[in-house]
Amino acid sequence: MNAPDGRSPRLRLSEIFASIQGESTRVGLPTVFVRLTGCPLRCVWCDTEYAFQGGETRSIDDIVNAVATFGLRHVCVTGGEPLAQKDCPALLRALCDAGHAVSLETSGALDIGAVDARVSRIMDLKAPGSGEAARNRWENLALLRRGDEIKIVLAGEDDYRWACEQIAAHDLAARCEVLLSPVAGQLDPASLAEWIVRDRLPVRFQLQLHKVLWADARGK
Ligand SMILES: C[S@@+](CC[C@H](N)C(=O)[O-])C[C@H]1O[C@@H](n2cnc3c(N)ncnc32)[C@H](O)[C@@H]1O
Ligand SMILES: Nc1nc2[nH]cc(C(=O)O)c2c(=O)[nH]1
Ligand code: SF4
Ligand SMILES: [Mg+2]
Repeated sequence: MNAPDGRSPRLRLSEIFASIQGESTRVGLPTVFVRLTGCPLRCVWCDTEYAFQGGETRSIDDIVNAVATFGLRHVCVTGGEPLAQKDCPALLRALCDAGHAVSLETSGALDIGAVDARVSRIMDLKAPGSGEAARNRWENLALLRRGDEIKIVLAGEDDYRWACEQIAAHDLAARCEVLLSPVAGQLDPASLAEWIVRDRLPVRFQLQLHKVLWADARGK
């Protein structure tokens, strides 16, 4: 497959593996993960720093063929920050064309507008405790559709209060599903669950299921 300028699109790939989807409303579904290399953000609690560099350069056809060998319908493109690579939208389109149900994990710092409408965009809003809240691209909110999801990962009670403010100020729950997740090992999940019920917050509580199953193992 060639880009309009005749270039063969290539991406820097960190890893491809099959696992159980541990995040988003697709949690529990057997899924192929395509993890792209590189990220312009540095969330202080990032659990995937190994994907900031390294990996190998692969064509879109190579990646689609590698995904096909797993024989699974669901594919999740993540990173690193996948949208930091200019050929990511072409990869997402190719995976949809190959018949996959595709989701994208993205930081919310980059424009989500070029992503194929068949893709479910799981978009973080970075809370202050991440150290990267200034990077939130608020214009993205207007682009969200019903099948997309907003995720806010919380390091503590201050982040929870910030999330409540954003949900109210931007009417987030009316736009799409909103997921609140604790930073693993940092915010007690039971506390977050209690706050959500106490405040009747119109969100979905989420824990990273893969960490319950496999702790911090790589490629899981
Ligand atoms: C590793 S990121 C890759 C995609 C993209 N860069 C982003 O931040 O959404 C995938 C998801 O893992 C979440 N995440 C990373 N480290 C985490 C941690 N320590 N605890 C909970 N969630 C975490 C991120 O907030 C994001 O929703
Ligand atoms: N099992 C599993 N599910 C995931 N969902 C999103 C992930 C990510 O790193 O973006 C992830 C991951 O790394 N592993
Ligand atoms: S944007 Fe995503 S990959 Fe980048 S540092 Fe933050 S959590 Fe990690
Ligand atoms: Mg992960």
